[in-house]
Amino acid sequence: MRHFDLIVIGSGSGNTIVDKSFADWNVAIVDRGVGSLSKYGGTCLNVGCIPTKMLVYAADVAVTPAEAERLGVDLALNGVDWPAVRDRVFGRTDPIADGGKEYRAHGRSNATLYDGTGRFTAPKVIEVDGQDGREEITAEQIVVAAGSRPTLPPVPGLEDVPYHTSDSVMRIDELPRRMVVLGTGFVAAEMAHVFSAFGVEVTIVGRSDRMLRVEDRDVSRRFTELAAERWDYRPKRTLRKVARRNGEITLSAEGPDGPEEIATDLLLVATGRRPNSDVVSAEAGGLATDADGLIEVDEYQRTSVEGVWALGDVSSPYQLKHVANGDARVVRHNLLNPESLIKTMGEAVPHAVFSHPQIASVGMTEQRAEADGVEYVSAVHEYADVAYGWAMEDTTGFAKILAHRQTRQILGAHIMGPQASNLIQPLIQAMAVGTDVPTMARGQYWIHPALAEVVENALLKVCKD
Ligand SMILES: Cc1cc2nc3c(=O)[nH]c(=O)nc-3n(C[C@H](O)[C@H](O)[C@H](O)COP(=O)(O)OP(=O)(O)OC[C@H]3O[C@@H](n4cnc5c(N)ncnc54)[C@H](O)[C@@H]3O)c2cc1C
Ligand SMILES: NC(=O)c1ccc[n+]([C@@H]2O[C@H](COP(=O)([O-])OP(=O)(O)OC[C@H]3O[C@@H](n4cnc5c(N)ncnc54)[C@H](O)[C@@H]3O)[C@@H](O)[C@H]2O)c1
Repeated sequence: MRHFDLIVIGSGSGNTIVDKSFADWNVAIVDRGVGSLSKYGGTCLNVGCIPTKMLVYAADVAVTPAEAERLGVDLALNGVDWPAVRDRVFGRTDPIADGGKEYRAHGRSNATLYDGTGRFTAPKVIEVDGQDGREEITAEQIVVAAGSRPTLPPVPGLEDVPYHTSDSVMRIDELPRRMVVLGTGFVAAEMAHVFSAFGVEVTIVGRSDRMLRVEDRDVSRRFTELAAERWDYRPKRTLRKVARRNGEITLSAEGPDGPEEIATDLLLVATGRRPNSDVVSAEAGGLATDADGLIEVDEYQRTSVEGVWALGDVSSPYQLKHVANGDARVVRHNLLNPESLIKTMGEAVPHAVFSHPQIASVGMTEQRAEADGVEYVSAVHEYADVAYGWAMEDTTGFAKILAHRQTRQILGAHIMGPQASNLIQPLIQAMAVGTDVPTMARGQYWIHPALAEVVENALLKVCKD
């Protein structure tokens, strides 16, 4: 049995750990790849953040002509060359994935690459099932960075139709005429924007009464209203059956008005992701997992087995790349500095949904503050009420800020509208370093008439409340 100083399972954020600092370590990286082409480098690069955002940017451009009319500018969308759009994206990411794999396999990396699936057979023993057969390996230190995968709802017939998930939909050969998106979360909101902007008729089938339920309720409500204007949005549906008939996919659902059938050309299942703790047989490795299948870790990213660490989607409830990268920085430091361990960063974990409009959020939602009995004040300022919002003729965007009633520390911020993912960053910083609302609002100049004035004005309202 080959013995290593360090084994890393997973080439997403796990891959970033092994750099020159480990030059005198004997390292193994085990990875089975992601997506329909089993690419190296993990979800974000191949089937997640990067390809989706490259498509979203093209989609934002494609909807510009329709939105320019309100500015008195006459533009026309003459068409979308899907193969060109798709190939721009993967022409950028595939070489990075392939180059990363080549470097680990044959380059001057100090690591041995195992191309296959790794599973614990006992604590700190891993069996790799690869193209060259099976091999057991062990190590002093093991990092489980195995990520997550799309889940499928238990709907009769689903396995028998050619459905897509985010793992496959971005590489389709041609755009369908119609698409059903099952689910109303992050993937649904982003993909519905992308494909409808490119001319696909999008129907969204959701089981709850609103889209993006995890967001602050004002954001979720307004986004849902806009979704209903733009897409065939069908909330409160229970999916009973899926079948393939005459070259179409038919969904049988139960809704507020009774049973209905929805025919489509492409079905995108976007109903969440589950951690790959089962794929690595975490239990056989003695690793404690929670009810959602997340590998349990402490604030130093240590699992229940000494010398085994976990990071990213396999152990984090956030399922976000900046969180996986943050965890990886902690694990990397702690492997190299066992005498001075550092902790994972705390509470203010932000996210953005790159739909149309964009959404960005950090900290507490209003419904969470109420449920927790927190004494808070909140204020909303509309894009339409700042000068740059007039310039854009924006009528739907807003910034909402929650602060503690006594201390005026920021508890949460929620922005919906153009550039939301950038506008929120100073609020994330304020929360991280503890700047209170009056200091943030009046302790600096705000560039006039930038869009950031929407944040300034929301802060000023919180000061007055
Ligand atoms: C469509 C989509 C869009 C997203 N957009 C964003 C975004 O805009 N911003 C954001 O912050 N996050 C986004 N995310 C989430 C983000 O991609 C993930 O949180 C992040 O990539 C997780 O990184 P990771 O290192 O934990 O896992 P991964 O990157 O998934 O890496 C895990 C690796 O381990 C491998 N593996 C798993 N099990 C085994 C095994 N047993 N043996 C060997 N190898 C194994 C996998 O094949 C994979 O290569 C998006 C996700 C999706 C699906
Ligand atoms: N911009 C980003 O940061 C970004 C973008 C995409 C994905 N992601 C990450 O990937 C994760 C997965 O995204 P997602 O949209 O698949 O999950 P999600 O958790 O955001 O949404 C899942 C949706 O599926 C629905 N659902 C779940 N089970 C169902 C069932 N049995 N029948 C019908 N509907 C069901 C839920 O009600 C919800 O609407 C996200 O949680 C997020 O962390 C992040």
